[in-house]
This record gives sequence, C-alpha cells and structure tokens, in this order.
Amino acid sequence: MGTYNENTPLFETKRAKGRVIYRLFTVTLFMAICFIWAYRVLNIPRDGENGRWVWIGLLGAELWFGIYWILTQALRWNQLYRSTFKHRLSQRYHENELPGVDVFVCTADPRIEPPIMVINTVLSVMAYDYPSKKLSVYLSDDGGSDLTFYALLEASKFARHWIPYCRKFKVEPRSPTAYFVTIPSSQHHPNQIKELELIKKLYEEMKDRIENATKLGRIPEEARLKHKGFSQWDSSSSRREHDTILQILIDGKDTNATDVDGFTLPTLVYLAREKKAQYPHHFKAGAMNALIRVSSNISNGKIILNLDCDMYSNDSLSIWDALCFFTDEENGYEIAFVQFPQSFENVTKNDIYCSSLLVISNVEFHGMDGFGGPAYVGTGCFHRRDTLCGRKFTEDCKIEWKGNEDHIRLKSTEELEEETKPLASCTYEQNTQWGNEMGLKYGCPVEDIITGLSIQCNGWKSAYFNPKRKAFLGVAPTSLSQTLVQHKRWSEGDFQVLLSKYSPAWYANGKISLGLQLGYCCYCFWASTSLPTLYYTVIPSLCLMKGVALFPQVSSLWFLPFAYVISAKYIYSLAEFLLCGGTILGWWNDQRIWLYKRTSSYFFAFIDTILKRLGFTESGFVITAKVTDEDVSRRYEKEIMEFGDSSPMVTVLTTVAMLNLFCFAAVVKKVIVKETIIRLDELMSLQFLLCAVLVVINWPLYQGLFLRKDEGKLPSFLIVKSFVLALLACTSFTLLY
Ligand SMILES: O=c1ccn([C@@H]2O[C@H](COP(=O)(O)OP(=O)(O)O[C@H]3O[C@H](CO)[C@@H](O)[C@H](O)[C@H]3O)[C@@H](O)[C@H]2O)c(=O)[nH]1
Ligand SMILES: [Mn+2]
Repeated sequence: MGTYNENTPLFETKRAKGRVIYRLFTVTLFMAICFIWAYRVLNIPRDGENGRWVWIGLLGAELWFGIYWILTQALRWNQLYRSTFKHRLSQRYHENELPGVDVFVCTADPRIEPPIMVINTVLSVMAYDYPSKKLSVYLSDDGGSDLTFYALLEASKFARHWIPYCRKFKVEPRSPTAYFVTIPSSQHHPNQIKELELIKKLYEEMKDRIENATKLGRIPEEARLKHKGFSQWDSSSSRREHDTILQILIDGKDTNATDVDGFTLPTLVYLAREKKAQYPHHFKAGAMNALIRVSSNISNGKIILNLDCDMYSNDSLSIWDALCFFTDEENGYEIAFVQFPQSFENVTKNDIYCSSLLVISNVEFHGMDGFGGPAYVGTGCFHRRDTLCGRKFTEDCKIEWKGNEDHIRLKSTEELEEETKPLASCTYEQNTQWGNEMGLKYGCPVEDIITGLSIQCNGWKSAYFNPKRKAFLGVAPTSLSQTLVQHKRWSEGDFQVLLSKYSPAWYANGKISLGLQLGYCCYCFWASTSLPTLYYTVIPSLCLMKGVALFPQVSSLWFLPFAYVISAKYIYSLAEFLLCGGTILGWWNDQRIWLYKRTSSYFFAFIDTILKRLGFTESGFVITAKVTDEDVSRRYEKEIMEFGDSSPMVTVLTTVAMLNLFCFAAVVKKVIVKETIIRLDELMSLQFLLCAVLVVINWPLYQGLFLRKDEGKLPSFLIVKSFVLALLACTSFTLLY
C-alpha cells in the first residue's frame, strides 16, 4: 500500500477549456477598442470649437475603460480548476499523524452579529469530521460581550450531544439551524427520528435561553453564579475598555472533557483581547493576531482556518480538502493558503444586490489561480501557521506534516489560561513586528487582501478550491445602503493597498507573476473607475439635452467599433453570468449594482482615501449587519429594493437618476414636437441609447422616490434634494456651455 500511495497526487489541476477561442475573441475586442480611441483622438474639436473639453473628458474616460478592460482580461486569460482526492489522504495518514487545525471565528458586536448565529458557526466547525484532539476552535469576541460568552458556554454543553449526533448519522450541514431547516424527513432510520427529536428539543431550549438573554441584554442570574467565567466582567467593562478575557471552555487535553458517548471533544476557547481606548486595536487584523499568539500557546495547530462569525461550515470534510493541497508531496510545499469562495445562504434567485459575487467566485478567482493563486478574502481560508507569521519561501521549506505532536501537558487549564493571557494584551505588540512583518497587516480596511498579497510576495503560492458542495455559507447584506457601505470599505481598502508599500503595481513587481499583478490591480482600481463612470453617466446625457453630438452617426464607419464593443461586451458578460449559474434578470440587476457601486461606494472610497492620505480622516471598519428585521426581510425575499438609511451615497444615485430622467424627458419632448427627430436617430442614436438605458436601469430608484408607499422606499426629502441638485446641474450646464 505504502509505495503506491506516496506517488499518487492528492490534488489535480486543470486549465479551462476554450481558451484559444476566448483569446481570439479578446483580440478582436481589443482592436475595436483601439478604433474607438482613434476616433476620439482624430476627432477632437479644435481649440475654440464647441465641445472640446467635453470631448477630451470623454477620451479620458474611454481610455480608462479600455485600460481597465485589459486588466480584467488578466482574470480570464488563464483559468485554473482544482479537485482533490481525499480518500488517498486518509489512506496515507494515520489519525495520530494528522496536523492540528486551529479554527478562528471572529465576532465583534452581539447586536448585529447575534450570538445564536455565532455559535451555530462555532458548532458547525466543532463537528468537523476530523480527529477531535487535533481540532481546536477559538472565538474572538471584539465586542467583549458576556452575552456572546454565555452563548458559547451554552454551545460547549450542547456540543456534547450535537457532535455525537452528527458523527452517528453523518448529517450535513453541521450548523444546527441550517440542519434543522433542511432535514429531509422521509429517509430517516427509526432510531434517528427519536434522537432527532431529542436533539432538536435540546437545541430549541438552548436557543430560547440565548435569545432571551440577548433580548434582555442580560445573563440570567443563576447562570452567572454557576460559572466562574462571568466574574471576569465587572461593572466597568465595556467593549472599548476591558482586560483580557480568556476562557478555555473545553480543554481537549482534559480526559474528563468528553461528549455523551465518551469521546474526546475539540478544544474550545473564548477570547476577548484586552482593549484600552488609548491603544489602537486594528479591528479584525488585531483580533486575528491575538488569536495567532494565544492559540500557539494552547494548541499550536499547523493549520489555521479563519472564518467570519456568519460563515458556517456546510461540508464536514472541508479540512480534508484543504489538507490535500498542503500535504501533496509534489506540489504542496509551496502553497501557503487555500481559499474557498465566499458563498451566501440568503441570496434570492435574482440577487438584487449582486451579493453572491458570482463572477468573482466562478471566473475571476480561477483566473488568479492560473497566475499563482487567489487573494485571501478573510473567511473560508486555510493558512499554514508559519507563512501567516511571515515566513519566507525557500526551496527547502518542505514541511513534515506527519508527526505526533501529542505531548502530555503538565499544567492545569487555569495555569495555561493565566500564562496565555498576556499574549492578548494591548501592549504585547509594542516594538514588535506584529501587524507588519508578522501576522495580518494593520492599517488597511482590507487586512485580508493586503496580507494575502504580502504572503504571495514572500514567494508562496495559494490555491483556490471551489467545490460543488459549498464549503461555507454566510449572510449577505439585505439592503442597498449596506451593500454600498460594504463595497465602500472594500474598494477603499483595495485602493489603499494600491498606494501602500505592498502595492501590486510596484512592490509586487518581480515577486509575483505579471498576470497576478494585473489581476490584483483590477480590484485595487475599483475606486478610481468611479470618476470616468460618473462622467459617462452625466455628461453625454446633458449634451444630449443640449443637442451636442458626442458619438459617431449610424451611417459613419466609426459607428462599427462602438457597435461591436457594446454588443460583444454585453453578450459576453451575459453569457459568462449565465454560465456561472445566474439568471437573466440577475444579470440585469448585476449591471445596475455595478453602476451604483461605481457612482457611489467607489466614488466616496476614492475621496476618503485621498482625504486620508492628506491626513484629514482615519479609516474605520463598519461591520455589516447580519440580522434583518421581519419587514425588511419580507421585501428582500420578494426582491424589492430596500434603500435603508439615506446616506450621501444614495443622494448621488438619486441625483444622477433624476438628471437622466430630465434629459430623457427633454429629448422626448423635442422629438414629439418634431423638432429633431432626424438628428436624433442620425447623430445622437448612441447618446440617446445611453440615456435611455440609464433611465430604464434606474427604474427601482424612481419607484422608490415616487411610487412606493412601504417603509423601504426613499424618504421624500430626497425627492426635493435630488430634484434641486439635478435641476441645478442641468441649468448650469445649459448656461455655461
Ligand atoms: O473590529 C472588528 C471588526 C470586525 N471583525 C470581524 O470581521 C468579520 C468581517 O466583518 P464583516 O462586517 O462581516 O465584513 P465583510 O465585508 O462581510 O467581510 C469581508 O471583508 C472584510 C475586510 O473588509 C474581511 O475582514 C472579512 O473577513 C471578509 O469576509 C466579522 O466576523 C467581524 O466580526 C472583528 O473581529 N473586529
Ligand atoms: Mn461578512
């Protein structure tokens, strides 16, 4: 058996099919883009002529779009697909020889990340199909909340029943909530039915206790008295000011810590790192680094899995998949992390906020993988501990995975806790390389992207694994404003990565492949695409109203490249979307959100980054809510747009929408009065088309402004505000031009 085993690979990679055809298509599109550029350059109105500056602006925008399009080709040029052979791995390794795996779950606020959701995630990973003594689960609570601690304490007791139940009946998924809503009732063994009822009852009781406590904002007195852990909270603790709270709720080394069947349980640890107002805590990156240190003293697993608190495990075998990459004798040693896609449980069929990241997950990350590996996106990612801590790649980095790290510990759990606590103090990192050369990087709202990039710059590869059965499922935002806020954080972060010392544009030069550099740039330039997009959605419409033509006539030969680029680009994008499993309406929604993100989130991200550079603002981390109230939820299910708080971002959207409506109406009026019918379809057809499409795609905004009566509509003062702003823009353009 042994000899046969050592030579067979544990994973396989395949290049995408149809690459030659795709590349040819790309070349034709690129040529057409060059013609568009040529048209703009050759036809610039002369000095003093009407529309010179508008034209030059348009040239700038089209140059940018063309260049950006080239960048996006890097993500499509060389796609790679992977599959694993888990059974070979389990043949090759004895249970005792498997590496330890430490799972880090991060939470930060019990009001928008409900404790019951958090422990469902925790339970789903505790129930992984992996030897318990090799598995440890750490919950980092940046909210420093005793409610979360209470929930975790409850979960530690429930786990004693839940894990054996999962093991016995091989259930999937292993997040209790998700499991109870999906159980197929018919195919159960009579034995299971009884146990199912029992476990369900236990779960419901626990859930009630936790939800009651969360609702009241207070722990039941008897529970508080029963567990000494609560004594670490006193009247002065708050989320911004408290000492380190570290509790090993289940110590895997403790022979008494067993489930109801008498088997060892995985280690379970609660950590609220020390917080003091005068020390920056660096958000999730700070939490992760504290976890890295604390875990190194407790379980020190060679593999670290990082999850956001809403991302439960949907496949109990994912650890095996990840290990196939790391332990493959031939190619595994250069892989630093294995990223799974971010998938979401709550997306609706046509995904109105395009939160399922369909194309990114099913196309673009495979493209990055073809050039050296995907980015790290913060959740659903397995890391090697040493590379996360800053180890550089050298050819002799081959790590020996096999080995029994099972030493006997002489210290008691309490001693271990006390000894470990200082590792999570505010001052620990002073004068160290943490947040810089070690651990996750500080100072960037997308700590994940910048950290992953720096690991790749250290010479490592990463792997993207996108299995059929989703490995992790999370909660996507359910309102427009939340989506915009999330994307503002992402695009701002990515833009900062571009300007940082780890910039994919210069620092990464020569350290990672050119394709990967361009791939990263695609995301890093999100923020800057806002300017040309805003220009394109405003100026041509205003010119249309004024009667200034900016595009070639239908009868001109120059019309052809425009027609080709527009149709080829959109037909391709629709095909790609459908191939990823989307719907036609979903694609249309995707185009809308594409526009909204670019004209609001990215625009504000751009401005904020500049302000931050000049020292005016500090960037923070606005946590995405994972709860939705019932009313909002109902509208979300029906795919009715929910606008949420009316932020300045939404004002930009409504103003642009209103402006296009004005321009469109003005032109239609002229046509009706028969003034310009001929000029319109001759000279201004494309411009008219652009304006009309903008009006059509903005339909939900007009509905939200004028037609809807429900709570999710836009506030009426926004009608006035955007009306005045749009009117102002139209009149000043008419007067000044
Ligand atoms: O001070 C903080 C702030 C956030 N978090 C946790 O970070 C995670 C991500 O926050 P969320 O609000 O859900 O942001 P998303 O935009 O959904 O997250 C994506 O983008 C982030 C970077 O912007 C990454 O950190 C995440 O891992 C990635 O999933 C959550 O579990 C939070 O509890 C902390 O632990 N401490
Ligand atoms: Mn999230």
